[in-house]
Amino acid sequence: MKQLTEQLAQAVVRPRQRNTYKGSFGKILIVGGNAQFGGAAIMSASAAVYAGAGLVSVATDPVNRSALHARLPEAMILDAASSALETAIRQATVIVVGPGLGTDNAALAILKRVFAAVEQTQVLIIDGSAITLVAAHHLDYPNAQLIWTPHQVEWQRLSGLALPDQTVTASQQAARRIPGIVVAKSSQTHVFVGDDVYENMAGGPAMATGGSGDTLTGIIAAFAGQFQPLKQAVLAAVFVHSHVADIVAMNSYVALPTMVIQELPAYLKQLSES
Ligand SMILES: NC(=O)C1=CN([C@@H]2O[C@H](COP(=O)(O)OP(=O)(O)OC[C@H]3O[C@@H](n4cnc5c(N)ncnc54)[C@H](O)[C@@H]3O)[C@@H](O)[C@H]2O)[C@@H](O)CC1
Ligand SMILES: Nc1ncnc2c1ncn2[C@@H]1O[C@H](COP(=O)(O)OP(=O)(O)O)[C@@H](O)[C@H]1O
Ligand SMILES: [Mg+2]
Repeated sequence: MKQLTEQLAQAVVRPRQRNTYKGSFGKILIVGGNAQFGGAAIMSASAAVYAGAGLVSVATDPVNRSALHARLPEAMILDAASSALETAIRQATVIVVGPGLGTDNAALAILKRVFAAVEQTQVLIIDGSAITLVAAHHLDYPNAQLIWTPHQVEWQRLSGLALPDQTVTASQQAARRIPGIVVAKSSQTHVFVGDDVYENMAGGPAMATGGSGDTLTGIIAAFAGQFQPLKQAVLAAVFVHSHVADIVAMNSYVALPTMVIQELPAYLKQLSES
């Protein structure tokens, strides 16, 4: 088993080239945020913007429009239930589906449309409600560059492994049956990628607050849009998320997602120049 380290993240997050523009750093689409969980989509989108994504759009329930624009004017918005969803998917390089999506029939319909429209070359991060829906409805895995970000209960639903049975060996075997990269989140997150297992020692209980995982999806999306290869981008994102939370936690009892997001640009600057 390998460890996620700051050196690994340093090798990924490099200074920006001069001859670039917003299209050079990824077009991210976040699909999530129903009427109840709009905050999840806003945190995911905010994390993507603050982690350097070139362009970020959010396909969500229109009830979230004012809140999203007020919190994050950098992001664009569309109605996830409208036909604009397919157009936005076509234009994206990286798609996140699931944060705050919910698990009702409307959410299932949106998820199926995402799975039908996504293309093999695109990166698709499947999180939260989307993982629960895939497991509950036995959906076929879409043909794309997949990244799964289950917490332990979502991993139980997806892998069939009860929490006490989620040993590294058992989870690795289960992850082998699922295409793509599996980020199995917990107080000690493991990333399963091919035959390799990476352990994340960064992070701590200050992160145990709603929205921490939503924030991770945005950082992974931003890194996938900016850095290659995909595997290194995901590993660096997982480390950076937890390490920035550790920095916040030095002076704060809780590492609120919005605090972690706020700290991202300064830490990435430091990382890129070290
Ligand atoms: N502000 C917001 O809008 C937020 C929206 N959220 C969204 O809410 C939806 C449901 O998310 P939930 O995570 O509640 O999922 P679930 O509805 O799958 O709930 C998981 C349940 O398992 C329990 N549990 C036990 N051990 C756990 C562990 N190790 N890790 C996580 N849960 C554990 C939790 O307390 C919870 O009751 C997702 O779409 C998510 O993105 C959450 O991220 C919270 C914040
Ligand atoms: N005690 C802890 N130690 C380290 N990391 C934690 C701890 N509790 C939560 N986390 C991290 O916080 C995130 C929680 O994700 P998740 O449960 O999906 O949150 P949400 O859905 O509310 O956004 C994961 O990245 C997890 O590793
Ligand atoms: Mg979550």
